[in-house]
Amino acid sequence: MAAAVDSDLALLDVAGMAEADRLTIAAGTPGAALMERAGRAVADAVDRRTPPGARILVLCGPGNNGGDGFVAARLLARRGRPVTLALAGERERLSGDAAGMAAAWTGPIEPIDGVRPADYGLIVDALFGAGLNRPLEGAVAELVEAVNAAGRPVVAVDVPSGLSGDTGGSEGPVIRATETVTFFRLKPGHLLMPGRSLCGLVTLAEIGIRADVVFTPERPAVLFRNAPGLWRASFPVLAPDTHKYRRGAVLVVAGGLAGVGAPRLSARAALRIGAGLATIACRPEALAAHAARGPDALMQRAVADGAALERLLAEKRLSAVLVGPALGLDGEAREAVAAVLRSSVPAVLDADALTILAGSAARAGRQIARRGAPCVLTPHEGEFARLFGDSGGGSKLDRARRAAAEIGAVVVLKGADTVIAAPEGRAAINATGCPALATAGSGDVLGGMVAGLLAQGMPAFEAACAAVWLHGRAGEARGVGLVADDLPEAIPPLLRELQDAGPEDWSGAER
Ligand SMILES: NC(=O)C1=CN([C@@H]2O[C@H](COP(=O)(O)OP(=O)(O)OC[C@H]3O[C@@H](n4cnc5c(N)ncnc54)[C@H](O)[C@@H]3O)[C@@H](O)[C@H]2O)[C@H](O)CC1
Ligand SMILES: [K+]
Repeated sequence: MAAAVDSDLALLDVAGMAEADRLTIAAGTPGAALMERAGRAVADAVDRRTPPGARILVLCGPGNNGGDGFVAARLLARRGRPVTLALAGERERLSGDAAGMAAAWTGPIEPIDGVRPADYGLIVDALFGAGLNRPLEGAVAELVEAVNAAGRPVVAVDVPSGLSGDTGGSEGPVIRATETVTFFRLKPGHLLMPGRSLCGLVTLAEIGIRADVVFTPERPAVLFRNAPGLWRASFPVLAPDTHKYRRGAVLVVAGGLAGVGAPRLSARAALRIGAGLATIACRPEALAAHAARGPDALMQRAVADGAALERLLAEKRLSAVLVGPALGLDGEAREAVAAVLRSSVPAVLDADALTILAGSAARAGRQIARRGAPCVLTPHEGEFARLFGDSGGGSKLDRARRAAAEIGAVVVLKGADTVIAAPEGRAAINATGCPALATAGSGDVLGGMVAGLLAQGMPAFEAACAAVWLHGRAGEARGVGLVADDLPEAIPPLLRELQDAGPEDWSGAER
């Protein structure tokens, strides 16, 4: 599927947002008009959540984030709301559109020293946004702490002050918002942790930024929020005349007796997401244990040595292979990973396979480049660090994208904010799921889901995004107390929900 030029799922980082501003203004929209609409969106959000008569405190910073705050304060006051505006910095230091908006504010401007957030019913945080360039300190840091301690609803403008819109992290005090009103497109910091938690409800407002000018065939969107609209077009749909082989055959390369459950979880997940066949290739001594777990649709084959595995991998009908869950780390396990990397079957490398490759990402990248078939790696942070080190640091998004480019494969860097990164640069941040997914076997299920979608012909990046999104939704469906064994069975209802959703429901299905 060609990368979308634009999509309402696109994300823009701070620099991309500034460029969007600049391009829109250059195309003829005054910056003041953008600020007026931004401030209006903030005022509307405040109106929606503030009881009549409640006093509103608007905290404005020294830049355009503050400018948005001045607009919101003016509109709220005009709507009869009791508004107090406090400014961090001197009014004379304001410049550009923010100075214009401050001039249009006819009420008093309080200094931030001495303002008491607890005296108000709701606080608007218009201190800092995209221009944050160092940790908050001094009076403004104390003010942020006082706002958080007041326990009042907070509506943050663009991003909670103190939070990086690019990384979702903060190095100093940071506002905990009830709602964050942002503009045109989400930023990575709205979805990456802890930013997603600190933003509260994120409301996206159109303010007149020109998507047609910002995204072009030469400069398509590359960062996305993960949702069905991103991969719907290539999601497998059952053809009337299908048969089990057409639905794809998955091979799960397993280990010995020490790990029978994990590969079975993966294989069941592959079947539940639609693969027609799932076979477990295990060591001879584990065959009886696998057979004893049946009868179910899983097949098992004893793989006594590398040659036997090579033969399985060479079978024409095989359409995807998963190697890693409870594989083990001994010589035979290493040989199994090498055999998979030598094969030209779409592959998922997870768990022990990633540990086996630790420290040799470059060599693995060369082997992957020779495969001529898609490859997806599904590390958690520990496996990622062993394989890629800190991969140049920066945000989770930066690290995953660099790793994907380095190894030439799709990298799924798992967590509460899983990032899916493709080698050519596209990346998506996932926001489905729940803490209950942090349970033994959960990753084995995800690996099987990715393999199951690869087996049905989905391109690697879209397959990984779809599997991650569905895995999260399956976790939400099962909720607290779930065990990994519950997850494969939670997939079919989600598939039916996706199939029943019309195309229009898919564009921005927000999760
Ligand atoms: N297209 C859009 O998204 C629009 C965004 N708007 C708003 O503009 C801000 C970005 O404004 P900017 O002036 O670039 O920066 P800030 O207002 O976030 O910061 C002001 C200023 O503060 C200084 N600064 C940075 N960090 C610190 C710190 N830790 N302590 C003290 N001072 C600091 C720095 O000099 C900054 O320049 C965006 O968030 C939106 O709210 C437009 O209004 C509408 C279009
Ligand atoms: K803010």
